[in-house]
Amino acid sequence: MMPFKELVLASHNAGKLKELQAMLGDSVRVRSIAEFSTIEPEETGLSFIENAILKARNAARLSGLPALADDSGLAVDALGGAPGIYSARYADGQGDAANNAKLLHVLQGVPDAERDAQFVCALALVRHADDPLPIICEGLWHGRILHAPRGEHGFGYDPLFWVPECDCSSAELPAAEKNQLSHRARAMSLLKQRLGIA
Ligand SMILES: O=c1nc[nH]c2c1ncn2[C@H]1C[C@H](O)[C@@H](COP(=O)(O)OP(=O)(O)OP(=O)(O)O)O1
Ligand SMILES: [Mg+2]
Repeated sequence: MMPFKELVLASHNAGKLKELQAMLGDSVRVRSIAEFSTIEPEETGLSFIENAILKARNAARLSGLPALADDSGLAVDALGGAPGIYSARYADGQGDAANNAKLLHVLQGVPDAERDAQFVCALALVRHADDPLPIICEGLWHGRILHAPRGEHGFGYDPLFWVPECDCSSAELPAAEKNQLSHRARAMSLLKQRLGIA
């Protein structure tokens, strides 16, 4: 049983929100942080976990509700794990298309065998803004960076992320399939186990 009836999702990313909502199903009533504020907190942490906690605390403070945050990104082996926690800001806040273009540019000439990458997701759940024991769950999804975008689904770096087990990019996967396999799906599955709603 979910330990509470209502929960605020701390994300301002529409793609992420849709996936998180689909994964939570009707286990809990989901509210959006947009109901309470349009100001995004500064992500000052040095890890996905710190940023997830920071976003969850901020949302709990603004809403007075338990809050779930997701901090995620793409870690490319050939780039020493970049863009990592800076994935959303990779092209200085110019958005997904610019981030993808920059990634393709910096990987120009890098052969397939050196284009391994993983999507990383950290979920943080706080029961209230000052919760001394946030629940943290992580998920990874291994893939490879393509040489050109493919597919129309998903968001962010999905068109550049080749998923070997599906033989397609993550933007070519229907939402329901991505939501079974992704870094976010793995983290959410662990969270549900922790909460006893699996
Ligand atoms: O499944 C994914 N498919 C494609 N791209 C993804 C995925 N998951 C994370 N990403 C990319 C998008 C963004 O460039 C960064 C997340 O940055 P991150 O700060 O966690 O989210 P955000 O600023 O978009 O929204 P918010 O902080 O309000 O939740 O990683
Ligand atoms: Mg963010």
